[in-house]
Amino acid sequence: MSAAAAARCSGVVRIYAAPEGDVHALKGVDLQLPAGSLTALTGPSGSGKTSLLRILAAQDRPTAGTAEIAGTPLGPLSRRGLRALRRRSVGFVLARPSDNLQPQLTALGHLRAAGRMRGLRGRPLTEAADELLGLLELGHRAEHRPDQLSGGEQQRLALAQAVVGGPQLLIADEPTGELDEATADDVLRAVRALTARGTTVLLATHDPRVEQVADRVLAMRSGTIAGERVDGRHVAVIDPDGRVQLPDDALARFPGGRVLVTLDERGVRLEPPA
Ligand SMILES: Nc1ncnc2c1ncn2[C@@H]1O[C@H](COP(=O)(O)OP(=O)(O)OP(=O)(O)O)[C@@H](O)[C@H]1O
Repeated sequence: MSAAAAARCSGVVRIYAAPEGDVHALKGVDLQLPAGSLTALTGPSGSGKTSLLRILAAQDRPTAGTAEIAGTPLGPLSRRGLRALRRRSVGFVLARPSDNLQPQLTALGHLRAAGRMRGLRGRPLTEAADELLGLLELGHRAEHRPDQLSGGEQQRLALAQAVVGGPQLLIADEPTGELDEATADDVLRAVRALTARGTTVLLATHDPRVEQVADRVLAMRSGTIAGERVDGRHVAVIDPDGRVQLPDDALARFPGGRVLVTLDERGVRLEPPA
């Protein structure tokens, strides 16, 4: 793994066995997450976002291909090894704030429990919890329980809990999906505060606000990364077999499923055949 990548995968395939037959959820995904970056994963329902997040969060292993987190390949790990890697190196946040938190614990209690689970004790634990409460603008809420916090505060607490005590990789599935606009902005500011201190973040999202603040937006379609938005421009991905997935509006120009390909000195032109 390159020193700058917090996680990466190569040729990742995930096939689920289902009663109606195998489901090919991921069909060869290559991805690197540079340290301290914010990557947004978009795509229609069923395109494979959650399947990919689960692998990069060490919750699942690829059927084929390789995935590494913090330099550790997932393939050879036992269930126990996977759990230890997850605990040490990955924080995970779900869409619904209440799914991330425990009703009986205060904000500080959440951070102390999560930090202890990752081996922190005493003063380092107190300092880590205080630092995150301050960074995510929750200092005044330290003694509040989830039912005394707004949805945005709960989700910011979930982010703090996910990274306290070590994880440098934060994976979140639709973290703003249940929030209103203003609150979602607060949560995105918190995500940015974490990347600024070195946390690497991968978010699955349908939220255009997330796409605007992300360093990179990857579009999934049918189990592959079909495209990437760079500086507001759509960059299609060529897979190892030379296949390119066109964006939907480009695809609509070829209703017959055939395309005339012309190469010239300026590049490659695609036109409907006459
Ligand atoms: N445990 C499973 N068993 C069988 N099929 C599964 C399983 N998990 C996911 N799938 C199937 O794999 C495909 C990809 O699912 P996945 O949840 O990764 O997509 P997604 O892009 O996250 O969708 P959504 O936006 O709806 O969450 C879908 O066809 C889904 O039905």
